[in-house]
Amino acid sequence: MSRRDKMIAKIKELMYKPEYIRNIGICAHIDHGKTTLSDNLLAGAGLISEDLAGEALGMDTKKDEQERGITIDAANASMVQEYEGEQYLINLIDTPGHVDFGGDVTRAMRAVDGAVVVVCAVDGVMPQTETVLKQALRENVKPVLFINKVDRLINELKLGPEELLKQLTSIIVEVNALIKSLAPKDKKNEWMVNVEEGSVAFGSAFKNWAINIPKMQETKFTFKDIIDYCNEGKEDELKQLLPLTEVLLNMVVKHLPSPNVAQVYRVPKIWDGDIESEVGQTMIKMSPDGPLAGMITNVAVDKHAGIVATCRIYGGTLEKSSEIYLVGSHGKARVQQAGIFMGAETIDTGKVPVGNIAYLTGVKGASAGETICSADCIIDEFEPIDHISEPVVTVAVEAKNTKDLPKLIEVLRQVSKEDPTIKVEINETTGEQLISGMGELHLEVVTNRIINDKKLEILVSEPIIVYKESVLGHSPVIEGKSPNKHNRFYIDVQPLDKPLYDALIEGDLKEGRIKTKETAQDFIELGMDKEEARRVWDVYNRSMFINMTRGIQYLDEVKELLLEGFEAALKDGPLANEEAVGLKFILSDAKLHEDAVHRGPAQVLPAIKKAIYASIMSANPCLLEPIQKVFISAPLEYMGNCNKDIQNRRGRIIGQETKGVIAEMDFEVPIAKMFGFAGDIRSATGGKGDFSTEMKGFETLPIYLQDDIVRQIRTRKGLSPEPYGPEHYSA
Ligand SMILES: Nc1nc2c(ncn2[C@@H]2O[C@H](COP(=O)(O)OP(=O)(O)OP(=O)(O)O)[C@@H](O)[C@H]2O)c(=O)[nH]1
Repeated sequence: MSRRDKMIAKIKELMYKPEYIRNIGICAHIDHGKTTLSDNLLAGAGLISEDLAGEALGMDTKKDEQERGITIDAANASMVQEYEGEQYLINLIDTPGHVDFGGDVTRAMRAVDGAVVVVCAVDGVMPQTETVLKQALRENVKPVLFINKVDRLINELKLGPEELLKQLTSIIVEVNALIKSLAPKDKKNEWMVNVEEGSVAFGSAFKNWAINIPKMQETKFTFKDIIDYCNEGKEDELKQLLPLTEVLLNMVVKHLPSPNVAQVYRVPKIWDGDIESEVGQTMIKMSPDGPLAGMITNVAVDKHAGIVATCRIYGGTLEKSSEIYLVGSHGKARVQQAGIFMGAETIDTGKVPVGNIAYLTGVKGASAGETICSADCIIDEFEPIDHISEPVVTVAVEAKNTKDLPKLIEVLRQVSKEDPTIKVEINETTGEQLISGMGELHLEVVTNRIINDKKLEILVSEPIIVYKESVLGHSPVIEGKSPNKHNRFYIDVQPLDKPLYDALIEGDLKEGRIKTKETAQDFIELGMDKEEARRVWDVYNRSMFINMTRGIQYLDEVKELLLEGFEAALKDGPLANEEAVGLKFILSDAKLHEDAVHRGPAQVLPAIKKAIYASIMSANPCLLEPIQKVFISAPLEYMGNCNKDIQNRRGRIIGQETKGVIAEMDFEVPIAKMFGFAGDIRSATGGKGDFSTEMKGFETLPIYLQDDIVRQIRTRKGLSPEPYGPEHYSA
């Protein structure tokens, strides 16, 4: 039996022993070395040749990933590791670090129980380090820390033992400060990383060595010895003495939870169903014989196998040829293959029990975020996966040959399934297909893949910024009349209170129609008036619909219609047909026709929509634009050039710090002004500057620009150039 076959046999055995399983994600800021680390772990496990690790990029399986040298999709692999005489199954996911692909990280975190957070020893904690930690901790995923590129501190920066220790300690302190502020309340202390206990390792993924305190105790190696080995040109020996795979995976096995431990606190957080039910108990007790409960966290399309879904099995067993039910889309499908991932390959094991990360094929309707269960035992859905960022840039695409239009529609449907952070819409007026994504690079990758992988010739427009609509003031009470004039709704609007708005952005408050009274308490804790808090009917697009009427006959019967109308109105605001956000609507009175026939959808929907539009237009409507945080690090003499470039982009200076001869600068810049930034900053710093970006959120567009931008958007969308005033909607 080859080493690989033996490993597959072992994996099949360990799959059934949850205490010997670890599901982990590797995540970091871009370029800090996740993929090099994952590749070396794969090589250590015999999954790719050791010579190719770091070059072959076994986890970066797509051609564009290898060409660009960055990870775009999350990739998976299962491997076996021995720790203290026992063998363990490690299911690993490598995730992208670039801000544009944050959606993959969030989804990967739903599949795992632990995360190896990789931080570059030279750069330290960077913006995406904070974002990925936030994504992990929000999903109740426990972190350990690997400080990578320590070889550079020794070989390039020539640090001695004391300075080395100082630099490493400052990174650990910063990471722990983040864990303390972001971890779930009951885990804050337990989850901070600890050098003494060995939940922090240091090393070089590139040179294939790593060390932590347990390894120091075992080998009697010190940082001084490591520095000496590097200085004496014996770095290659370090990988024999301090093998990266062993140190890293031992840390994972010892400090990250097995699924049977993690599911006890993760399932109640990510699943809304009744924990005491049969399904709930199957998940908590990790029973492979109970009802199937799984969540699809990623979907890819393979030329031969069709849709290949990644699925975390939370209960029961996924079986080949079985019929499963897709809870969100209400579809049924027959599983063709069920097995595990091994980098670029999949191994069909026929069955995958609870606690593992599986792949499955044959599920045509699968999309990331979908709950799956057995067709004869339907379960409650898992919580939707919240994405921290949201689309900020759009491109219009059209098929080069009009005969390809049906194919384009099909391909776009597939693309949005593979990547739920992509939004695909059709502009009803112009017939254009619009793809919105997290940034220019994200859309470039998506459209290139349509051309190269899906073999479809398309024309792609210049990127268009996504704006949002909101209000600055408080409208008077507006009357919305139904077409038959027998139904009238009286509402007003004002900006939603900031603490509530922020909590919705952070995902601390969930959106949706309010079903239980308990939610009111969360609103009250954020400063909302008690009476209003108890009367919230719906939270949608970071806006609230509050019913403050009393004793209106038939109101409950039209409630669903009112909320449908409210949500539809916010999808396309009255100013520029962009989404409306951050609004608080109060319904203060209503008059309804006593006969149900006269208060149906055709009457109620237009009445509420008109009232919403008129109220927005009378409350000083405004546009919000997406803002990016930009961090530039460059030699001091280029600081002036950088500031000038940023100011030309309507940017703001947030902070500047000098570290030796290097200036570290923080800015905030509208995304509308970021096009071409990479090239410009390269020339502004003589090629010596580095930069990274992070999404800040949406902020009010300067008022002097608003009329022009509104006109531009409306004209592009085929609407009249000027928006209608409130009187237009009260006719
Ligand atoms: N000197 C040194 N270079 C390293 C080390 N680890 C990674 N690198 C280099 O750093 C660069 C980025 O490494 P990757 O592994 O692609 O980084 P990543 O975090 O996966 O990047 P994305 O996938 O694009 O987010 C590559 O040029 C690596 O060769 C290390 O330990 N030491």
